[in-house]
Amino acid sequence: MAAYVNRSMSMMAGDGPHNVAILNNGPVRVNMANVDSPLQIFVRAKKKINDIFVEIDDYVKDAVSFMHAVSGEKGIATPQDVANVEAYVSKVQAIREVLKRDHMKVAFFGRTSNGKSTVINAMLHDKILPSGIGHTTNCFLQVEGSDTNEAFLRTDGSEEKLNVQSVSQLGHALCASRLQECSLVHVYWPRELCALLRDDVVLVDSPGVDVTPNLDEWIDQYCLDADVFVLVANAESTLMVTEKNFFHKVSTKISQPNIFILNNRWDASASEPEYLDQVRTQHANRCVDFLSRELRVCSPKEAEERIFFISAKEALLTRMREREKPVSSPILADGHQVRYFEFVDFERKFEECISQSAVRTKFAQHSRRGKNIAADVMAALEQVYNSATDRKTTMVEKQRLLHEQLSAIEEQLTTITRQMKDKINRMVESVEHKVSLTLSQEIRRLSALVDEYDALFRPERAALEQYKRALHRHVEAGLGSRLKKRLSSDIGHEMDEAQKEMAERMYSILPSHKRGAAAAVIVPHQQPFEVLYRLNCDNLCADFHEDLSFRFSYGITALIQRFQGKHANRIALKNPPTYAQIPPTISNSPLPTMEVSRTSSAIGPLSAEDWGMISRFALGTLTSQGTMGGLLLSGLLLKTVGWRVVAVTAAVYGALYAYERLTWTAKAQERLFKKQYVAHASKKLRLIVDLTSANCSHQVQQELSTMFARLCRLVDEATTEMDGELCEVRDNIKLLEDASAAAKRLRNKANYLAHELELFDDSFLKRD
Ligand SMILES: Nc1nc2c(ncn2[C@@H]2O[C@H](COP(=O)(O)OP(=O)(O)OP(=O)(O)O)[C@@H](O)[C@H]2O)c(=O)[nH]1
Repeated sequence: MAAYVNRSMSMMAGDGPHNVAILNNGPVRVNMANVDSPLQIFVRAKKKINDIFVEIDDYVKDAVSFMHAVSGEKGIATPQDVANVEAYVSKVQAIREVLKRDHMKVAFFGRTSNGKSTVINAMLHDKILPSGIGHTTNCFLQVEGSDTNEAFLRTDGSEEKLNVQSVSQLGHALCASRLQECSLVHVYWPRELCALLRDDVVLVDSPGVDVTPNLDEWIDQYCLDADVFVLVANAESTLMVTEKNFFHKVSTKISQPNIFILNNRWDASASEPEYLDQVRTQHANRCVDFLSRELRVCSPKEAEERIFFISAKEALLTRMREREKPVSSPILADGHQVRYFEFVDFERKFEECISQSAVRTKFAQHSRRGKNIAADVMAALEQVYNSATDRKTTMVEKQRLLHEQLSAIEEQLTTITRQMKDKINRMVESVEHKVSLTLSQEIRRLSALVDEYDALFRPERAALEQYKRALHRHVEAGLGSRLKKRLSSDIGHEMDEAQKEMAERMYSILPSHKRGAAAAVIVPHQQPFEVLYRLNCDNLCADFHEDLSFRFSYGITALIQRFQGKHANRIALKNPPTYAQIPPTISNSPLPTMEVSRTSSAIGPLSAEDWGMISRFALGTLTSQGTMGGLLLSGLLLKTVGWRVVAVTAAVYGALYAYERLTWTAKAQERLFKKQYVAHASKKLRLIVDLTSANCSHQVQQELSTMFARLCRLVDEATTEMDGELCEVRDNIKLLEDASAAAKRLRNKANYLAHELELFDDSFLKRD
């Protein structure tokens, strides 16, 4: 008892902000300005968790966008991963919808006429719900804040707005238009007119628990989500079994319900002051016993804090006066202020309790679900992050290998190119030497080749020209076939070997998967290598003019020439060689003209001009002084050896002449012709030895260089392809880096959200 009195007295003294507000007597908005209301805990918690869920919503949507971005062709996230994360969008949306509707709900129960509606009206500072003697409230009436700040009604399941005055008919048991007792009417009241409504408190009035047998149905329909139950008892009597039964049922369906007991109509005690304390103690003990021992919903000490002795009628009257509203019975009984302050004390305790309870029961599960969603999405992102990181590691390794391969190819290509260049140069020199040697040897056996030619020889000019042309073809064909036979297989073999080595060396530097393709591109030679050259005897021997006139072997000119030992120069006397007459044997000769000129001028120790001079001098000497000299010589011989010897010698000389003259047949002329031809052709062929060998070596060089160029092109194609691959790998790495960075960022945001929810728990759920 002393505790209750002290509590009331301290309230009277204006202890606490709530009191101050009421004593200041502001007409309507006194409580509205009370920012320290315990209800603000719920309001702040709701705002906070709502803000967190806005962030969670954005986060999940960002995660879905990200998952879409890294799925599909990129293949970092699977379609299943995307679907898993996507499912959270609707889940978060659903939680946000529930959050919007989350409120603090208090349900008032008690026997008929105990004053439930009057208590609610007093709490709302206005006479909103119907009240009166007898059975008044016929159905459940839920008072909640109106979002549009207008007052109206709505029956459950209907969208129609009804006039708020009609609550007197719909909810009144005595009206013909009343609803069924299990029906629910929503009464929307402007939030700005009441702090409770503004702070999301919903108050539910009920018919008396003594007028219906359907208590279970009531509980199932309207009580399961209630944060606080208020049992409005009649202080003029005592707690009844019907009331107790109802709360027994409640406590079986709801774990640890928050129950307040208001001993209403305490104003009646003013008329019997002598038993006031005893009655109060009796009621209080019974209530404490009921809550702590019977229902076991709280300890006896806690129960003491939840039992109040009030007069709802007086509280409503006081508040109506404050708002300058007309009241029916303006006279208040003694001690009304104490009872009023106890009512205010009840409101304070109720607000604390409902706020904490609603925060715990409603937001704890949201917070838990928020953490689960953040953790699940984070796990999905972690998976994507790991996948991106693993793939990046693989790609970086691939990039390293490609780099190494490219560098190795470049290095080896440089080495091989140098070696192949040396090899080609060596081969070119070798071929040049071989061709030169072989051609020289073949020139030496040219007379045999010419001798093999056995066409009919006739000294007439026309026949002789025809014979000469045919002999050209014979020499061309014979020399050509022999050179081909001797050179082609030999050089061809060397070429094949060189090309094979070249190909093998180049294949070895190609990546293994490119070798097959390279092998298909470079087909080995089907035909053996052939030295290509064209021997044109028509050009080569264009300046050949045979000399088939009869010459006695022992004639003076012949003897002089024999003495000089320069028989071969007889033709040269008539046709000294000129540089211009050296025909090109291969049209695309790589040798410069000067080279040829230099080669062709090196005929012998004396020049052609020198030889002409000497010959002319000798003949001149013999012909101009012949008569005189012959006479002198004849006289000298006759005197020295005698006329017999001279006669015999002359006879022999004449016989020799006659013999040679007689044997000067077509055959002899053919022999002479061939001899002159061989001498001329040999000399001309010798002039083109260097040119021909240079051409052949050039052919070899071209063949090998072309082959090498093709191989280089293959390597180049392979490296270009590898460069492209490298670029692709680099792009991939960049993409994977971006993906893993984004996954990491989102993953960190999940941590941030989980941390925010932890802070929320610390601030609102773990409060004592
Ligand atoms: N003297 C006195 N009368 C009260 C008090 N509270 C309510 N009454 C009156 O009791 C009667 C019934 O009040 P209601 O608020 O309608 O009671 P109720 O519990 O809602 O009744 P039902 O709606 O029928 O269940 C009304 O005439 C009120 O004026 C109070 O504290 N003191």
